[in-house]
Amino acid sequence: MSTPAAEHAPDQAPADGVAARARGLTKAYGSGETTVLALDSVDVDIARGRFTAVMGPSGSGKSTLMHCLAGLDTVSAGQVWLGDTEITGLKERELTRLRRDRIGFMFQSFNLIPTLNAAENITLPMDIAGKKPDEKWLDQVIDTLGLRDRLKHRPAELSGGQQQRVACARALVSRPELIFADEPTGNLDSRAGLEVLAFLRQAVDELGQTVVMVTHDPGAAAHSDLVLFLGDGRIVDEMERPTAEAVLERMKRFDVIRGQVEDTDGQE
Ligand SMILES: Nc1ncnc2c1ncn2[C@@H]1O[C@H](COP(=O)(O)OP(=O)(O)OP(=O)(O)O)[C@@H](O)[C@H]1O
Repeated sequence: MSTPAAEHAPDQAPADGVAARARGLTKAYGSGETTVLALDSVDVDIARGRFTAVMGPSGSGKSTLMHCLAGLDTVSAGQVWLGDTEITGLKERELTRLRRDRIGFMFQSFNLIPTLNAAENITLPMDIAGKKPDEKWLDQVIDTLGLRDRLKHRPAELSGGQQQRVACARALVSRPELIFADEPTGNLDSRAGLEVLAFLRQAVDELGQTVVMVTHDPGAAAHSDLVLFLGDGRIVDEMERPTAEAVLERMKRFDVIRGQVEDTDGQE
């Protein structure tokens, strides 16, 4: 849920129900005349235990928002919190630890290690952190994702959908406060994509996880509880309990605005 930019206060650490918060989040790339304002004073609260989708035209700032919320990118101005930890201002080492311990990631290109089997890929982040996974939770994640009979397979021996399920299990295994999924269905056929979305939905509903997903696909966004629409680096709209049709209609309005701008440009 976004709030008007005018409400900035210097310090607004979030309450319990908020997994991540940004206030006045601004990100500029480049300098001088070539500056691109990728995020323009964004205020956003990501509700805990919910599935939030981020949509918007190409270049509207979706990935930048996700990267800044996840501490993968520095901000130009504003504040970001993960839970009650303000991450803006943390040193790279602290950010690395925070990402490792408190955030799960899923990417379009699964990012699995080809020489490790599914089970090893799932527990890799915890192994690197020198931590033992909670066996009961690990079992639950593996069963929820239907990976029990695939654990000894290497990524090349798995379908795209199965590989993304392994990536999903890897993101879930440490019970992160937040899972960021960047186009998780982008490389999958529609059936495998639907399967992965259903698992993300289950992770929220049955395992109590919090998921933020960037997507271009209105059908994918329809699996979320709330869609945030970005336009030119600002949150311009949001939609609760989205349907694919309603999201598609909303996205078409960006095209109309863009068309009008192009028409005006053409008249000059
Ligand atoms: N490293 C960078 N250097 C310069 N400009 C950048 C960089 N990363 C992003 N941008 C610019 O910032 C703006 C927002 O980019 P971003 O990738 O966040 O958009 P997006 O909505 O995720 O786009 P897409 O849907 O195409 O992935 C764009 O104008 C982009 O060109």
